[in-house]
Amino acid sequence: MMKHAAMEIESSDKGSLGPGLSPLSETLWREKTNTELIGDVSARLTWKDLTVTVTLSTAGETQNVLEGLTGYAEPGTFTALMGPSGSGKSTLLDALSGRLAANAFLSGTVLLNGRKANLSFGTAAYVTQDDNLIGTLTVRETISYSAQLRLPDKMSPSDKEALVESTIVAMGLQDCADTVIGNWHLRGISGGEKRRVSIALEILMRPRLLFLDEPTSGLDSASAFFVTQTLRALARDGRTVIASIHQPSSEVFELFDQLYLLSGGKTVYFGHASAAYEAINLNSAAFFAQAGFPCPALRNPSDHFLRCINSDFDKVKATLKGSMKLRFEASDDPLDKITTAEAIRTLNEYYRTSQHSYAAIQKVDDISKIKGTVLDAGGSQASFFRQSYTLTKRSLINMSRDFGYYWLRLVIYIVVTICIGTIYLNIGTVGNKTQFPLEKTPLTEK
Ligand SMILES: Nc1ncnc2c1ncn2[C@@H]1O[C@H](COP(=O)(O)OP(=O)(O)OP(=O)(O)O)[C@@H](O)[C@H]1O
Repeated sequence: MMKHAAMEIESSDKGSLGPGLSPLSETLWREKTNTELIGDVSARLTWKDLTVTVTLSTAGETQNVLEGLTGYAEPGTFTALMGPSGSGKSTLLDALSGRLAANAFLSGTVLLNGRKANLSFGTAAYVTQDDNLIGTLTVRETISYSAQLRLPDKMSPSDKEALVESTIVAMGLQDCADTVIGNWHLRGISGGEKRRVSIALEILMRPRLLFLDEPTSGLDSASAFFVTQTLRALARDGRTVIASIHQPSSEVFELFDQLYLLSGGKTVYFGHASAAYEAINLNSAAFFAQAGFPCPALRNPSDHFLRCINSDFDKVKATLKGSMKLRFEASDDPLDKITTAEAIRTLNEYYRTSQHSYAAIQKVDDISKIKGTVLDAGGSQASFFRQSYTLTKRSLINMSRDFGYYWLRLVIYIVVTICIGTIYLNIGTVGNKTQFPLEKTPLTEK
């Protein structure tokens, strides 16, 4: 079984359906598409002049959350969306993955493999910030039940098992595969491992495009590095990976291929992550240095970018100035001479006319011309009976293992039953016994 799993990892990129598909994934897609050869299934995503407007009240007040964004994500690359809180990272992910709220309206063009596509389950996977996992199940059981619920009935049990094992290996979860996830009374796997289980559940269906909202939030630096490294490995396997990341360490930042930097819903920078702070060849210069905000030698690049574009720093400075807690000393830092709002305006303007912006527009036009296959798994492929059986089994196992859910409830029900049952204990069979208190009332005595 493990041999089969390892084979899948090793043989990726050699599948006959196109680059990045292993024999097992191929079986999965062939079941769905029922075609002999469906060509290149890599996901090339482009967005042009993307604007998202939200309606704020019933009076029809509107606000632009994103304004005129243009960019692309290619197979084999890991694109990081960065920006201060409220800059529009999650909204951009939602807009690209077709999950915008009902009060949000999108204008502009989003193309997948050169076509307007409804990005549904299977084509693209979306990993949210929260890990919705069942605490009493082990990692292997969690992934296995998910496989039973979603994979086609026609797929043999050994193939399903191999797919589960290969997913465990791909996410580096072998060491904790038989450990429970954990809950309030059950010590389980770590936060980083939980995040990797959530990603494992999404890559089970072998999506070609993976969106992740803050996959490293709440993790310590080592766990964040491990999760990001795993995402990079998934990208290197031919997938297109786009993730919003809040405040990466310098080690994590080095793992990004492309960086999309947002502030107030506008693009501050889009291009090679390293080109933002260093010259990547003799003909180029670091973007931030050219724009007048060079990254100091000992500063983490991502901290520097966020320092430049987070307008909350203006409020902090004003508050500290007002309370006389800040002594301003002479410094060479250009950010001390202007407000962050001015720095953001300068960077927005500089990016708009930079070679990075022109290169991105050119690349979007080039990529949009490549017409690839859009794979659409269209939801679970398991039959109704298979799903019912799996859900019932999973629920029974969860109840029997969950002390709070099952055993504590059972004890409470028994206690309540005894309490209600003993109200009538030894009451006898004489009817007037129940009228005893009435006999003692003054009215009755008269
Ligand atoms: N559907 C909506 N209705 C009203 N306002 C919205 C909606 N979606 C987003 N916004 C607003 O748009 C702005 C950007 O939100 P978004 O969640 O995309 O930011 P973010 O960069 O992901 O922030 P964080 O890092 O804190 O998650 C916020 O001010 C938010 O309140």
